[in-house]
Amino acid sequence: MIKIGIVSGFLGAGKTTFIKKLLEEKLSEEKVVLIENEFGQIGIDGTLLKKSGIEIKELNSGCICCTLVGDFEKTIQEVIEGFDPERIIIEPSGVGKLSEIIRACQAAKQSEKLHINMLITVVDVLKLDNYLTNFGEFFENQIKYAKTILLSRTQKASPQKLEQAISTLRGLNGKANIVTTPWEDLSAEKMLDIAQQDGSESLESQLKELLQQEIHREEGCHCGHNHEDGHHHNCCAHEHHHDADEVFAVWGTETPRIFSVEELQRMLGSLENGDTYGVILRGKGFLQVENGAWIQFDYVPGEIKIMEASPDYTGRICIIGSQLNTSALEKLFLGRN
Ligand SMILES: Nc1nc2c(ncn2[C@@H]2O[C@H](COP(=O)(O)OP(=O)(O)OP(=O)(O)O)[C@@H](O)[C@H]2O)c(=O)[nH]1
Repeated sequence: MIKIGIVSGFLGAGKTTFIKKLLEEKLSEEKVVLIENEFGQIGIDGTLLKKSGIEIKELNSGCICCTLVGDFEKTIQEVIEGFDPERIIIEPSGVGKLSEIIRACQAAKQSEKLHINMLITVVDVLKLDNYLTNFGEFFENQIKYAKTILLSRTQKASPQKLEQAISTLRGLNGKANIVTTPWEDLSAEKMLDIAQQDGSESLESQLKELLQQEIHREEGCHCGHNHEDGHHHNCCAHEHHHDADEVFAVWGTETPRIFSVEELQRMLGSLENGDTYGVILRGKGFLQVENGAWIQFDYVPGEIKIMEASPDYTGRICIIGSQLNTSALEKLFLGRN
């Protein structure tokens, strides 16, 4: 059996950071393949994780739970046939629905060789309420289907905020382990111990348990179908619900432009201005700065990180949000109208 670990979580929650920790501290001894799915067309996370030396399959420019579902199933099959790994780790895009990804794993050929032994959702404790209110359709699904909820940014949260978040999460998922300890205090081994489930169950029976029980609790399901065949969501989710690309958009560019770090700070700082740019949820990229140096940047609302990086083939920027004003973004970063 090949172990499957799905690490989901909303945009910028900390999925890549967590996977890096697992790969660096613990999984380097195993034969692991990572399937990376980014909503943006410019893959950034793959570049960050390539340094770990493991096999990475990138699926970009869409979501493996909706637009790229066929590609995803094919990739799983190729990975099984081509690499015969001990473990596959899947990082869905931040706007993927966890239930749909589980379903797609089952739909892959040779799925009888797979068992999902980790269903993790990384939740940014500071943005939980905001994202549930504004993007609940995607985010709730990730929380409900998780077996382990890994809180990020707990260092920055007050005890009250943390307690409030746990009670909100418990309301949505009564069973999952909720990990509240800051990650730097936990070894990857410990985190795996917490997250890994017994592998004796087949994927099919795992799915039955997960999907069947939850299905009719989800509001808005009036399809009247018998869901015992495990094919509930394809009939209902797309009837009443949205695909990610109906709600979220990406603006991305490749650019040789040389930025100054101060200028970039100012540009990223201005992304909070929703009236001008739309609701910006995530920004990332690699850019050349003065003196031949390169930086990598990470933007999540309220947090800008600019770090030194190694030179790349060209500069890349990726911005994800809702109701994006792409011409304003182009003007901001490239000085064009
Ligand atoms: N302070 C703090 N920062 C964190 C934590 N987790 C993640 N970050 C930062 O949040 C930013 C986004 O982290 P990623 O790991 O790239 O998030 P992701 O979930 O992979 O994001 P997407 O690629 O948008 O899906 C990075 O700058 C991280 O350093 C945390 O627990 N504490």
